[in-house]
Amino acid sequence: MPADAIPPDAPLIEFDDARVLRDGRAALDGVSLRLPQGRHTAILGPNGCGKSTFIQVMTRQLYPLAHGDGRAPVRILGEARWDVRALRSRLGIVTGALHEDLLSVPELGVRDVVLGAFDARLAPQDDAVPAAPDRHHRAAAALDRVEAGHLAGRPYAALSTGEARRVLLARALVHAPQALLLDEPAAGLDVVAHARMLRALRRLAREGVTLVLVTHHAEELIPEIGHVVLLRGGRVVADGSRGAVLTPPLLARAFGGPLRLHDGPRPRFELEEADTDA
Ligand SMILES: Nc1ncnc2c1ncn2[C@@H]1O[C@H](COP(=O)(O)OP(=O)(O)OP(=O)(O)O)[C@@H](O)[C@H]1O
Repeated sequence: MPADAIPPDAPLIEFDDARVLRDGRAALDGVSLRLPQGRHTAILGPNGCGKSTFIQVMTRQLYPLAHGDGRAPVRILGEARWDVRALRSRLGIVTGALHEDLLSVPELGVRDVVLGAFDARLAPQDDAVPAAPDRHHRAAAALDRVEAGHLAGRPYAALSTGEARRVLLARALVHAPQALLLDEPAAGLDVVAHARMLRALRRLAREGVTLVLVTHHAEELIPEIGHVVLLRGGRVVADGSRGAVLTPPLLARAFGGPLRLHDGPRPRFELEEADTDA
């Protein structure tokens, strides 16, 4: 679908009683939510709550069960049916699974990782046909935007975790997508790379790229995220403003333990002492 055909008020993501089975068990179980364009949201919950399943539904790797009455269980930017390529140019995706897929392509260079996004492939489709100069300019600009321009000539597999994560972000941005879908974007990064990634996300959020961040890490709840959906066991526990959702009772329901969020510039969870080994 061309960008100008998407109504500006179409919700970015709509789940209507969506149920997704994995090995016969519900990984998402009657999820209804509506995330508008322009609102930065975190989908937060403990291990196994369905966060990765949510992402895989968004990237069309998993499909929800159809409703008997024909209504769509999932709509993205107002549309129930998407060509995967067209969808990938509207949503920038940063996931560990994509990183693993890129590592599986031998000798893949950073520039090609970014250029591959234009064909919705891991690398540009045909080595014999050089990418259009415009694509090279856009790839270079996307790398610069995340402080990764100097990495363009390196093999992707030789990058540090922090460098590779920034390259993934550049790949996600190269299409000027409506939104970024990020799965634990700062997980596994050292203290400097972690701070740099969060800084990049804050900047992008302020520049108007809608962020949908799937995580269980409190630090990733950057101040620009004003809306939180809490998941547990494939169900929505709470869906509302940051202040209304990140309360000890709702966090306890989602995470199954006495948890408190110390919110602020560097949010962190604290588990009440009775539940720690200390
Ligand atoms: N490949 C799979 N095959 C079968 N069941 C799966 C598979 N992947 C996940 N599940 C199940 O689906 C449910 C949701 O898992 P999912 O990976 O979406 O959760 P998550 O919130 O992303 O967890 P984590 O934080 O540990 O990554 C869990 O019960 C999990 O055991």
